[in-house]
Amino acid sequence: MEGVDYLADERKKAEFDVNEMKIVWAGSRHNFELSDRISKLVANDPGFSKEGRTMLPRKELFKNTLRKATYAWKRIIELRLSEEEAAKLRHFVDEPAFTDLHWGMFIPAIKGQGTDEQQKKWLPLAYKMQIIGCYAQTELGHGSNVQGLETTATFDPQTDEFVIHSPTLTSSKWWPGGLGKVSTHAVVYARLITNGKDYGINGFIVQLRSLEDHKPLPGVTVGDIGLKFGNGAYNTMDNGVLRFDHVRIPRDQMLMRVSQVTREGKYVQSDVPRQLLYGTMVYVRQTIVSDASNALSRAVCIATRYSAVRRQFGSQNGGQEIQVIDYKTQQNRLFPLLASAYAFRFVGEWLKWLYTDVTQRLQANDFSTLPEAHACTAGLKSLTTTATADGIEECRKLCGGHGYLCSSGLPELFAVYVPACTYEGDNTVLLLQVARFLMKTVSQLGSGKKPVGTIAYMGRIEHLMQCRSDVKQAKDWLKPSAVVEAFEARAARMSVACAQNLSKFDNPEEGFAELAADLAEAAVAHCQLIVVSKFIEKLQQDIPGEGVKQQLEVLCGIYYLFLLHKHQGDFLGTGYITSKQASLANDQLRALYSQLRPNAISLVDAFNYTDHFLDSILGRYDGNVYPKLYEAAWKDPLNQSDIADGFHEYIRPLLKQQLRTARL
Ligand SMILES: CCCCCCCC/C=C\CCCCCCCC(=O)SCCNC(=O)CCNC(=O)[C@H](O)C(C)(C)COP(=O)(O)OP(=O)(O)OC[C@H]1O[C@@H](n2cnc3c(N)ncnc32)[C@H](O)[C@@H]1OP(=O)(O)O
Ligand SMILES: Cc1cc2nc3c(=O)[nH]c(=O)nc-3n(C[C@H](O)[C@H](O)[C@H](O)COP(=O)(O)OP(=O)(O)OC[C@H]3O[C@@H](n4cnc5c(N)ncnc54)[C@H](O)[C@@H]3O)c2cc1C
Repeated sequence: MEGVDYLADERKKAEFDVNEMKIVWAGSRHNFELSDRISKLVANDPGFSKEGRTMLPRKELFKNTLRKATYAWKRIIELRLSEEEAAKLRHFVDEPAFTDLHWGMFIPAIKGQGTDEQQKKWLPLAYKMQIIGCYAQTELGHGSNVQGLETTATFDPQTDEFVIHSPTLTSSKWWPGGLGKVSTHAVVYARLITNGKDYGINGFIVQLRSLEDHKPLPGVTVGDIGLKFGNGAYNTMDNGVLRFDHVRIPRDQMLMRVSQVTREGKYVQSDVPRQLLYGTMVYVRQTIVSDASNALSRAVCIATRYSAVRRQFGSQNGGQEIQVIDYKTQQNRLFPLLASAYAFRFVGEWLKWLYTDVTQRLQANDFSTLPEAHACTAGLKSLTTTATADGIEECRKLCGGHGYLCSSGLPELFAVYVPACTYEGDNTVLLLQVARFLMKTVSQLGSGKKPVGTIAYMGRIEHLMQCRSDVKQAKDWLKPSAVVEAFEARAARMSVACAQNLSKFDNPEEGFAELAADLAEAAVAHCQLIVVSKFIEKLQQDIPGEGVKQQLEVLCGIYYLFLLHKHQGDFLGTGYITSKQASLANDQLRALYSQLRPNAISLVDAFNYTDHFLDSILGRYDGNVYPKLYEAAWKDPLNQSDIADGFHEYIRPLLKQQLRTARL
């Protein structure tokens, strides 16, 4: 029945003010109003319909994405949307497209690595989309190892130009989004060679296609790299391959904020650190962390609503069966994911602050916090995307068989999301960057250099190496100080153990390679500490709304106690807790699940997702799942006729043959 809210009883159980929680989730009233307005605008516009997109063949799918992206741009202009509103609109259109890379990487690369003059020349063109750009770094042979890239940019002093060239097959650019079929320009990362010397990787703005007829320019070979994982999913994006055959560009198209080449061909290094060349990656990693909570909350919203609708077993005297959300096993799989969505939301907010802070400092030539910003963005990108990708898959399983249907929205969400574990830095490679930072911090502990920021706890290393948990009963695990110390002691001890093992090697690089798996685990422990601490810090703020803070406290408890339970081996092995204390933590965790249960539906309502954005029959706001699943099945092209295409060629002869054999 239309108009009936099958989840109304669940909604009545809420012990907090959902509207206030919506604001906490959005980050501010302004953000809430913005998201609410733009998501509804997109949902109510048939131009952004998602109907049937997983059924489209690649060429049609891609053309449909071009149509949507262009239509989105038209609406942005017509409605005179601000940059912030336009970004929200693209987000709610919810389809990966070349515009992500244009706005998300091409423009930030020019902003971060271009001189004022270069920005003045290129940004207005890019802002009006008179040129479309992408970020061409990764090659067929190298992605993680940026210093191993092979494309060359050789300065020719005779003509005042760079010659961009792909010397080998493996130097072909491979993966850049938006490159395959759309971009007119790219920021290309290539080895800078002048006066016969190789100065390493630098960024160059290179035009790839004619602005008139879109044909590749002479010397440029460009195309799409082929079908990717999933149906629909990331195949709306034209990830591309690109080769250069001695393509010439003017000298002033080298991005010159970090280093310059003069008219005479002299290489000049600015007094900013070379690592700023990697600045776009730092920026995008930070946005990926913010985005993780969007993807995870979406999957959790679907799985939570469906778990309240779905019933299995336990009916007595013909009564109703049990809602699967009431099974403790279901709660133990689902509620930590709900808690993680909130945890990632808050750590994402904090990381945005950290990124803004480091950007302001860089502008004032203060580079002191750059290593920490790199470690935090790399580590949290790794932690949140791994947990989110795994979490989406878990949500699919939590929905049983129906979760496997595309109409649940979960297969598509997973297929679109899972490359986040690889792009913008493979998650293991990024953890090893955090580990390097940790080992450096530990090695400098005796030097008098005081660790600050997220690593400040290392300053209390003596205490953290010998302290013991004082938890005596389950509810002691609700004390923030007990929890923070547990996570600090575990992270510090794991780092110190790695450092001690490393010191046994004569060659530190050899040691680092040998101990890489332990180092990655120490990095995870450090990153989990950051997420836990930021959640706890958030709760120390004034949070209005009836019951809102209490619910967040429950979620925070579930987040850290679940981690403590999952990584019990670390906490026990480093000797901070006893097995009795571990078991008390688990008791407390179970108690928190019971507290969360009546609020579960309202906690996912607080994400304020439209049914259009969720695009999931199982996650419908009204819980009207079965009739809609039934209806959707009949829309499948296979059901357009009772007799399948191919019946006469394949099934009928088979049946006939069986008849003959039966007669024999
Ligand atoms: C697009 C956004 C849209 C917005 C929408 C929002 C929602 C988002 C959702 C969906 C959009 C997604 C769309 C897809 C986008 C995908 C795009 C791409 O994939 S672009 C390619 C990325 N490629 C990598 O990430 C390579 C990974 N590799 C590296 O970064 C480096 O090679 C690394 C770090 C692994 C090694 O760097 P080394 O070779 O220079 O080696 P070492 O010696 O370790 O580093 C030297 C020093 O530099 C520091 N360092 C390294 N990286 C740094 C950095 N980024 N910043 C600051 N310092 C750094 C290190 O800490 C070290 O410092 P000390 O010398 O120890 O003090
Ligand atoms: C959907 C998608 C979109 C992308 N978009 C872009 C884009 O717009 N622009 C762009 O330039 N690139 C893009 N990329 C490329 C992406 O950034 C790289 O794929 C990524 O950086 C990983 O590099 P790789 O492919 O070389 O992996 P590899 O480094 O080859 O990884 C293979 C395995 O080796 C392991 N490994 C590698 N090095 C080490 C090490 N030092 N220690 C331990 N283990 C190691 C990894 O953990 C992994 O398990 C995109 C990729 C994808 C999937």
